[in-house]
Amino acid sequence: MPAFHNLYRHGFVRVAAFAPHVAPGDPMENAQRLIALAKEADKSRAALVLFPELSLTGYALDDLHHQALILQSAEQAAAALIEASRDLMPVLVAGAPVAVDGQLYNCALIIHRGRLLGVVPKSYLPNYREFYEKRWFAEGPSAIADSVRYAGQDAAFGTKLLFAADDLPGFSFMAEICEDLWAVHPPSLDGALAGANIIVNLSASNALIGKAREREALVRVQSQRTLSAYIFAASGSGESTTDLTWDGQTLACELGETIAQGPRFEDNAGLVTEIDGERIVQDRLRFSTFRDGARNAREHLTGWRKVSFTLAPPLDETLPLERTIRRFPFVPSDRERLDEDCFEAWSIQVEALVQRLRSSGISRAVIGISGGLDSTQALIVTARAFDRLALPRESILAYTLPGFATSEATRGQAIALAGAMGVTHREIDIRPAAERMLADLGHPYAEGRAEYDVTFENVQAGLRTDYLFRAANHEGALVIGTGDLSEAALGWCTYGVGDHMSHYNVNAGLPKTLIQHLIAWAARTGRAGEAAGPVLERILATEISPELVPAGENGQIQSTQGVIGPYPLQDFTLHYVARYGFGPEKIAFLQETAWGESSRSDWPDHVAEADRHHYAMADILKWLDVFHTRFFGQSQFKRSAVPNGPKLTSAGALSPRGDWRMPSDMSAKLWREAIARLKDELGD
Ligand SMILES: Nc1ncnc2c1ncn2[C@@H]1O[C@H](COP(=O)(O)OP(=O)(O)OC[C@H]2O[C@@H]([n+]3cccc(C(=O)O)c3)[C@H](O)[C@@H]2O)[C@@H](O)[C@H]1O
Ligand SMILES: Nc1ncnc2c1ncn2[C@@H]1O[C@H](COP(=O)(O)OP(=O)(O)OP(=O)(O)O)[C@@H](O)[C@H]1O
Ligand SMILES: NC(=O)CC[C@H](N)C(=O)O
Repeated sequence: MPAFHNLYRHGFVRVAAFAPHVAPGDPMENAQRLIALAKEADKSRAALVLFPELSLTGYALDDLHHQALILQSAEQAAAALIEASRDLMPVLVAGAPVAVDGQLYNCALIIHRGRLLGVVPKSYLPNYREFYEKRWFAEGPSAIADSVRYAGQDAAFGTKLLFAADDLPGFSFMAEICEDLWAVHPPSLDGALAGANIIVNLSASNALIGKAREREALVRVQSQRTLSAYIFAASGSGESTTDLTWDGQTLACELGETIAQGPRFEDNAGLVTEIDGERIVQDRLRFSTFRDGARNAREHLTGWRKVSFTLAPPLDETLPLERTIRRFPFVPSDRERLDEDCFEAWSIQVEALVQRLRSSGISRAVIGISGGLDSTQALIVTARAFDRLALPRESILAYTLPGFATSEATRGQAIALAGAMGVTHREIDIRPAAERMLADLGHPYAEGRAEYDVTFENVQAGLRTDYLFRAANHEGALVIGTGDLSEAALGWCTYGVGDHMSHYNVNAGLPKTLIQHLIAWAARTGRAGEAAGPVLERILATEISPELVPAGENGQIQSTQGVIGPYPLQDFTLHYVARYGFGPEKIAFLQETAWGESSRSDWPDHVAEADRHHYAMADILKWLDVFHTRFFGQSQFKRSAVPNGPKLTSAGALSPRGDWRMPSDMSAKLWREAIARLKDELGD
């Protein structure tokens, strides 16, 4: 069995990209420099090492590309590189000029364990402004030959070559060369459709003001468009500065996100990171127009050939990820991005409710406010929607509905909030009705026994909902829902006659880990009105609790996260289950990387010191089990009957009409067994 803490077991592929210091016109010397870097990458157990365009000769040689001695020496240097690769694990991708049938091509050499797997010529030769490549090279697609003898080996030759490891699913790649990416129809568009999950680009892109940004934009967008990982390495120091300069930019982007960048303007700089091959495979499964793309590009996709190789990664070694896995997939670490996301989320929620109020012709709203996070956010959104429609805020009827465990603190917060926001506050004590219902049911509580079971809880949640709906009838109003995405995932709500139901749920798509930031943002930016600031601060500082059960003798209140798990972990799991379909084993590995005891100490500054927790594997597995049991085995019947509400994040809204369809009578057996096996394996 491969080691659990080994990235290759979990669908990752470690890749390296370097910009070696170039010796122009000295291929043998360059080969030695490439070999030294390849050995470094081998030590870090990389599966792929990328070098820049014409990295064996140097790019800026001008007419010297046609000098016989340079071409011969390049071939000898390639042979030396191939020989050196015998003892190395990674596939090496280096650039060299290769003559085929009397034409010279600007090529990528794909080398693995002493074999030249293939030679890929550049398709698009820049011949404008500072570039003169057509003076020396022929265009790849014009070649007739489909194989080449080079550096003492017979190898596949052509622009339509796909390289795939036969022992590592997800590790398949194709190569394109610098300008190919700038072309209107880059070869990687077809390469991705033909099956390449990773695209490598050998580049010699000269440095100009703004060029690094331009390259990053191209690489990032191409990784998004092709649903792939895109690795880029541009020539760096040592290249001739006769008229141009070289910065050695290295980049790795995956599905539209930059995951690593090497330093620029340094000798032999580069990057080492990991590509999540499984995430790419999963995203392509879901994105049906990716398949349609293959249909429509049929004529471009004929003639692609697959070259297989065996990587044999060291599965028994401990190989943790170098790549950063975000602790909060729904919450950007960067403050500016977080503010942007808060603005987006809030605007979407407001827009959604405005449309519903407009279309229904209803101009009053009813909302139960507990002084907790969810109902606060829903009230802020409702108030803004009313402002937009020029409806008076007094038409929002905010009810406090104290029950058996409602604390004076949260009730006070709710009342203060209603006052600060200028909405109408009303209160109905639900206890007499709840006592009556419990007595009618013959519940032990009615006889004075402290039995706080689910009936005791749901009687209160149900009566609140009953009152809110009847108030809505009575007042001609719409009941605003408050339940969030994380609660829907876990089934943490009272079904039907309970907080599960409303006329329109503005929070349906909102993960719990984002809500506190939204409220803080609203307070900071005055979105909730100046007067609301202090009470919002108090609400943010209150522990999350449904307050359905009275405090114990020790004064301890019912803690939501003590029952269903810490929301940061459960939101993390939700993101990877709903968006990418990952199994518990992969999620446990990711979670340990992000949240484990030995995980990195860098925290986004928006996470308070007191909230900077680490979790041991035993806790991770415990809460994974709770999540999977509830998500797959218990709560879909609740999700399959949720009210309307807007989708907010790409992980979905879990609405059965939208992003999440599954049977309501499923068993969580498969997932729980996988978690049990992990517990055995990891010694818990
Ligand atoms: N697959 C299925 N299809 C159809 N019905 C199914 C079902 N599985 C169970 N059921 C039925 O559903 C009922 C159980 O569901 P339900 O009545 O909802 O009750 P249940 O899920 O057992 O309890 C609600 C939980 O949510 C918590 N809660 C409630 C309210 C607010 C908050 C909060 O913090 O926001 C938390 C509360 O503390 C409690 O633990 C049972 O009567 C069962 O027979
Ligand atoms: N005391 C209360 N008064 C009025 N409404 C309440 C009260 N308690 C609960 N509710 C309503 O029921 C919903 C679910 O409440 P609960 O407090 O159980 O959990 P929650 O999901 O954490 O919500 P919140 O963060 O708003 O408290 C609340 O959002 C609110 O609309
Ligand atoms: N070597 C190349 O193909 C360079 C062209 C590329 N468009 C650049 O601007 O850098």
